[in-house]
Amino acid sequence: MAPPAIIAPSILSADFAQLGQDCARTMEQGADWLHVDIMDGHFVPNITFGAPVVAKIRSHVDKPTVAHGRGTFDCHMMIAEPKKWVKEFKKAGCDLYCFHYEAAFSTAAESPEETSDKKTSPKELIRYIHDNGLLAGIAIKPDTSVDVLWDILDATDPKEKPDMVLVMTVHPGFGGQKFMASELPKVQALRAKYPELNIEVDGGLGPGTIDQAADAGANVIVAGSAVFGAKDPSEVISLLRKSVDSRAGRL
Ligand SMILES: O=C(CO)[C@@H](O)[C@H](O)COP(=O)(O)O
Ligand SMILES: [Fe+2]
Repeated sequence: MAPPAIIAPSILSADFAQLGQDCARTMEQGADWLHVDIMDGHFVPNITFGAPVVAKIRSHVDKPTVAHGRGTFDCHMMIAEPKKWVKEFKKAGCDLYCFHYEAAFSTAAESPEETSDKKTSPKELIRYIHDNGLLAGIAIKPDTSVDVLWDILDATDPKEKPDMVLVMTVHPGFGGQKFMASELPKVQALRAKYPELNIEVDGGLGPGTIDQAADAGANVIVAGSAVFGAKDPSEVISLLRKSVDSRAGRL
């Protein structure tokens, strides 16, 4: 059976002038995780915020007591040099560090102050994230084939295996975009091969699109504008959860 639904509102749609309060409120409204979009203006054409802001909002939301538990900070790293920022985000209170496959062959430098001629690789990066006490996620953009993931998911060393795969259902960079159903065959292929894997979908998810994503086998649901823009966010969170859990035979 697929793992249970995890609803992760994207705080990109929160009010940045009162981020702490908005994050605490969305947790009270029934969210499981917080999806924290980090954009650097290089990997994507937009900039959000960095580790100091994550550290501030962490103080408004209880740390999870178990891996993947309530309050997990799911940091979606839309950045060009993911290895450089692992330690900073761990210190800030990130729990799950989800980097993009497309950025995973960048520098092996381990801090923003360091430079290195060496390159890293997705498996090395996953090992490094685990060694730093974080869960590791790997994300793919719409233009990236799901086939790049098989070798990584079949890693023989558990330290090199990701804890979650994120299939983007919009081109990363902005909230409020139209859901791309064309990405769902990737989710189907992943679910068919890995019944227990946490498969996250991100972009354009809401009451009108959740059933398609749930049918395909996604269980970690990111929703920004659909939750933060709703009259009744609790109702939307519970609708998203029911759609996933009923398809997985949990209801
Ligand atoms: O990573 C991203 C965008 O790049 C997302 O997390 C969006 O922020 C989701 O927003 P909605 O499409 O749900 O409004
Ligand atoms: Fe995201």
